[in-house]
Amino acid sequence: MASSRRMTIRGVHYRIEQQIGHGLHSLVYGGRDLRNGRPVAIKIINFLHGSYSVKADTESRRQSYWKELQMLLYLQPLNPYIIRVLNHDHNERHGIIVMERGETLRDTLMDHVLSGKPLPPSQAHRFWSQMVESIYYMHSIGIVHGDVKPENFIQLGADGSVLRLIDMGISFHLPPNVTSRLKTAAGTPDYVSPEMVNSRIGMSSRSKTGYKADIWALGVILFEMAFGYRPLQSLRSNEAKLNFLGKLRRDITIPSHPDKQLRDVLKRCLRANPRRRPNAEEVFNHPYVSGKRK
Ligand SMILES: Nc1ncnc2c1ncn2[C@@H]1O[C@H](COP(=O)(O)OP(=O)(O)OP(=O)(O)O)[C@@H](O)[C@H]1O
Repeated sequence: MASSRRMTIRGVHYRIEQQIGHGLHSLVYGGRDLRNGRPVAIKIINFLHGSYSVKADTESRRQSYWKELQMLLYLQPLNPYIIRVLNHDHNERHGIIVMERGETLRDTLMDHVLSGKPLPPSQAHRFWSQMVESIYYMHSIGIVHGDVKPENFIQLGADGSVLRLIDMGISFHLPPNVTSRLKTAAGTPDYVSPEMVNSRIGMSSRSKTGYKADIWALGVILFEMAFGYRPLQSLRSNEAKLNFLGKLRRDITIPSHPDKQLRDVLKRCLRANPRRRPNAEEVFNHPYVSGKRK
């Protein structure tokens, strides 16, 4: 299937440029479609060996590849915010998904978070409205994303203002509680909701609570864009953050902000009690999102 720096997938030739990311069980390369020079991301899931710390057997890696691919293909016509799948293939050793390539929103936010600078309000609004709509689409067909964070949004378009979701939150079979997953994964608990920390069912749960956990994560992202830091950023270790979230009974304080609608939607999304948080439709129809749509 592959020769050095070139790869042919179902008859289409690609040039491989560099590794642009990795997941717990995958490597992602930046490449070009040699027919038209179009930039692509090529995600390769190794069925035989895990490159990273979490152990999963070959069968569960293979199943996860199929689940992810099927979910992506299923969502293509239903949700315009899902990353477009351009090609895919598999053999005994690997599963491959070729997608549109962009920059992760994390890279853009990083500059701001490092210097404690908020994103320009119009940019924050443009990004967040798309995120809300993408999650609204998912929830309205009964799917919880389960891992909403800036790393999972890719910026496309000439000015990077168009967002796509890349990771459907479909994970390998991991230990069944969130704390163990967070200890094994390289991730941060900054976007994890209080109820997920207390839950025995884990972050990939499709249970009712999962919907409101997606809303909490959207709230954390808006907070980060609006203030230039994350709500739990001052707590240094993952353990401290999990501890704080696990004991959270009162709503966290939202700093003052000149945009009243933004502060209001933030307060609602970051309510400690998931039952008091709005659902995706209510967030989509909140004046902060819908007002600027009219
Ligand atoms: N379409 C894309 N364009 C640009 N970068 C991408 C793209 N898809 C993935 N990446 C990069 O590769 C990384 C890993 O991709 P992805 O999250 O899909 O892998 P994963 O194996 O599902 O991860 P996890 O172990 O968190 O479930 C992303 O965080 C991102 O940096």
